Amino acid sequence: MTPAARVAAAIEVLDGWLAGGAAEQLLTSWARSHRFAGSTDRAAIRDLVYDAIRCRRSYAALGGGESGRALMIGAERAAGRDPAEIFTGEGYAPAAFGPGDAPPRPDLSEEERLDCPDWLAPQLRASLGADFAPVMEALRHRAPVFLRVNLARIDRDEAIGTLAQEGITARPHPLSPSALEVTEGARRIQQGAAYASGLVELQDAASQAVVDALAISPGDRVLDYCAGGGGKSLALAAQGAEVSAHDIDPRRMSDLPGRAARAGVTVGLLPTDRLPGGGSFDLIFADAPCSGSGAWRRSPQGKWDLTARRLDELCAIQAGILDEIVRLSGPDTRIGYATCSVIEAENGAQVAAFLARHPGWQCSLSRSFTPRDGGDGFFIALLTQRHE
Ligand SMILES: C[S@@+](CC[C@H](N)C(=O)[O-])C[C@H]1O[C@@H](n2cnc3c(N)ncnc32)[C@H](O)[C@@H]1O
Repeated sequence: MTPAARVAAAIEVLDGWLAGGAAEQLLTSWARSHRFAGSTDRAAIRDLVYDAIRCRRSYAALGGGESGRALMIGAERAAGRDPAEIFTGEGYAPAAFGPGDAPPRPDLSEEERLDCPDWLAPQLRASLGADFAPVMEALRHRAPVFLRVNLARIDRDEAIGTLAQEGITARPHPLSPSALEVTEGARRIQQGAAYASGLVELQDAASQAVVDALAISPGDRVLDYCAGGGGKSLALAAQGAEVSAHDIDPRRMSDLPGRAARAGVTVGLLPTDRLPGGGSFDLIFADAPCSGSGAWRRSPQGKWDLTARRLDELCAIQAGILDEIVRLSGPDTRIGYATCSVIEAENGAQVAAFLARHPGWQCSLSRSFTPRDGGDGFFIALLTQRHE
């Protein structure tokens, strides 16, 4: 496919997305109905679509509206190109650029330039301070691909060598001793032997750093209270923890036994009605549901779906989870609270409110990561009990 034909395909998918469709499903059905498109074309169209979702606001402002066509005109202008070069109407290119298309608009607001929703900008500015613009800028771009080396099975240098034999180039990342950043061959990972045999897992580097911050000692009994797909359960188990995974929606954990078997670790699944109280755990970890604002590079739809009301709901859910966990704690249980958010209301403010409700507890560590550190935005706090 020509670059212009790929843009035409992206316009079609984006129109479906703007009409309320899910980007992933739209890309799959586009590929099914255009069998001539090879894997390189499909990957290129996918990149165009996801770039436009991440940069929806700036592209719409530059392209003059909220349609697939306007977004892709905006994308061309954002890249410093004249849209008339792609919008020619020749062959499979989009219809020729003409008077119906908006002229360039140079006067974008900072929020438009940074693809930041207006309603959230004051909170993000207050949360990020001087990092507001660089973090929002980082969230407009594709995330790097990171792997977690399964240190229970292989060391990091050996893993780099094994991946190299599969045509995958990776280098250590400073956020975690288990983290590798993939610099070439990322699309080969899931077909490769190192991944299939559980020597490496796909996991963001800051997500790995969050697990490191929990300072696991081998044999620690850990309840991963919001286990979801189990990315952090697996990382905890690889560090020698005895992990029990729980989620309010157990279907989310359905792949976890298979992933654990592949990694050569054991993770028990614990349904809500069998959660034991009375100090059965050394650590209860809550990777709480959140706005996902730290991961908007990977899941850009979340940036446009979030509303003030949903953020309030999420904060209430987070507080409720922390209170549920206290009830399951014994006198020596530690609590780990994490979000993949950069919004203070979900992070430091949530911890401060918890400490006000539970004066017997103290915060012994808290760390915030932003995409400026390389990985996704994350927050982690360790809560321990006062023993006076
Ligand atoms: C951020 S995701 C977890 C991601 C996961 N830890 C990982 O690393 O792959 C949050 C999870 O919390 C679960 N959840 C939401 N409310 C909950 C509650 N009240 N109790 C337990 N889990 C809850 C959701 O179903 C979701 O799977």
